Amino acid sequence: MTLAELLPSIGCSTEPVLEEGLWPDGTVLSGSDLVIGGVSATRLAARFGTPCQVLDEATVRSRARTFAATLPDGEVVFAGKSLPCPEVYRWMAAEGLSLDVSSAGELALARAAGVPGERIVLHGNVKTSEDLKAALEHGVSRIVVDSFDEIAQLGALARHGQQVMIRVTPGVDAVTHAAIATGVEDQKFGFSLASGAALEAILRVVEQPSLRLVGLHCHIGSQVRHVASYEETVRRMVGLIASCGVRIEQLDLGGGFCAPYLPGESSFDLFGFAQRVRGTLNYECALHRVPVPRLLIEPGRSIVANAGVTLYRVCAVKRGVTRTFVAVDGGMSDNPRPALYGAKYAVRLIGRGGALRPVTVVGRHCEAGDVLADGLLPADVHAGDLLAMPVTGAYHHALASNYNQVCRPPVVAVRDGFARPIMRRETEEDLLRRYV
Ligand SMILES: Cc1ncc(COP(=O)(O)O)c(C=O)c1O
Ligand SMILES: N[C@@H](CCCC[NH3+])C(=O)O
Repeated sequence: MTLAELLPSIGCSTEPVLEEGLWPDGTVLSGSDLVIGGVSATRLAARFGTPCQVLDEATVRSRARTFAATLPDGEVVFAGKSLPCPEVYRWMAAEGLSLDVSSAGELALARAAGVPGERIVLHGNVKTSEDLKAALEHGVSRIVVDSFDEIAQLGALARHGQQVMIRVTPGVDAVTHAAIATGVEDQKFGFSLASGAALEAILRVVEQPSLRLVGLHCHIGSQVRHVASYEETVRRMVGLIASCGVRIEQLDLGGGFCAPYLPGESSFDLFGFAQRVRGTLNYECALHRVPVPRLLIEPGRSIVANAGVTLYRVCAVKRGVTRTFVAVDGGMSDNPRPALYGAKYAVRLIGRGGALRPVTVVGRHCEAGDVLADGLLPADVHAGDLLAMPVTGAYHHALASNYNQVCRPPVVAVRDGFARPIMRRETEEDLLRRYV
């Protein structure tokens, strides 16, 4: 039996079927073309070139709305780092979400988008004096302090009453990649709960006349699958609230809600999160006899990841000893996630069906580790073919680089059959502008 004959029996149909849950809402196959937001992927590639990061506006907005509706008495803060783009920030604001930024640069995008300071939260384990000054100047409503040095510096810079939250490291292992597990002890983020540093930070902020402590913040990591990790976090954070003896009005649980990247992976159980975390919060607060704080969450990936699709053009096909390499016109400069976190992606060829064969999709960069995905493509895949890779809306544009002086792709928003760039393609002029 050949591999092609075996594929259907291991769940890899040769029929053109769209993998469930990975693609933007409403994405359909039209013959062998893919239609995203009512726009043909073949036409998008012809009009905007490749690589091209396509973003479905309706999916982004609908996920933002779902978060807001699931936490009606809380505050949903979009993690701006996951897709830094003024137009996306405008969509979020229009859907009633606040915004978190982690540098003066992200704040500049927020200002360009017209997001008012009272809807912005500033993060970062390092905030330079420029970051802090920009935040104070724009009236950023909450600054999440992350070190004793920063408390002193902000205390000296701030005018009376600057609202502050304290980032706490709760000691919760969120069971994710080590590079994005930020709730565990002995790392650069936050004040450790177990060591007593978090309690000390609360007292230091309270001592600063120019600062007003409004909340505690934590963020246990990214691509977190289990609601139980958040429940455990709530238990620990309420324990801290009870022991500090200071009124805490807001409890920010950060983001981290997972997105499915491969067929068969499930989405985060947002409804279960809302029920169970709210229940745990109420229970723990009653147990410790403290007022229930307002809940904040900061989703990034779970709102934008599945709204994004990257289109690549095949430039070469090469048979290795054990693998077939399909080399495309992008790579780790538009998607370093496989190299950074061993992230896995699905891939599909647009424009043709046929019996599928395992291939390794690689990029154009000078590293053997520049691998985008292991997937299944028609056996006759060749130069000139168009590929689509789903789940590229979060931390792709954000992490893109100019490695090998490759120009970064555009972000093209699609909606109701129309397409428009919300971030244009980088040009060689852009590249040359900074050299002296
Ligand atoms: C403080 C903070 N909040 C929110 C997020 C958003 O995380 P995610 O995109 O996984 O939802 C991050 C990134 O991990 C973060 O560092
Ligand atoms: N950059 C990471 C997520 C980091 C989250 C930010 N704290 C990723 O692509 O998965």
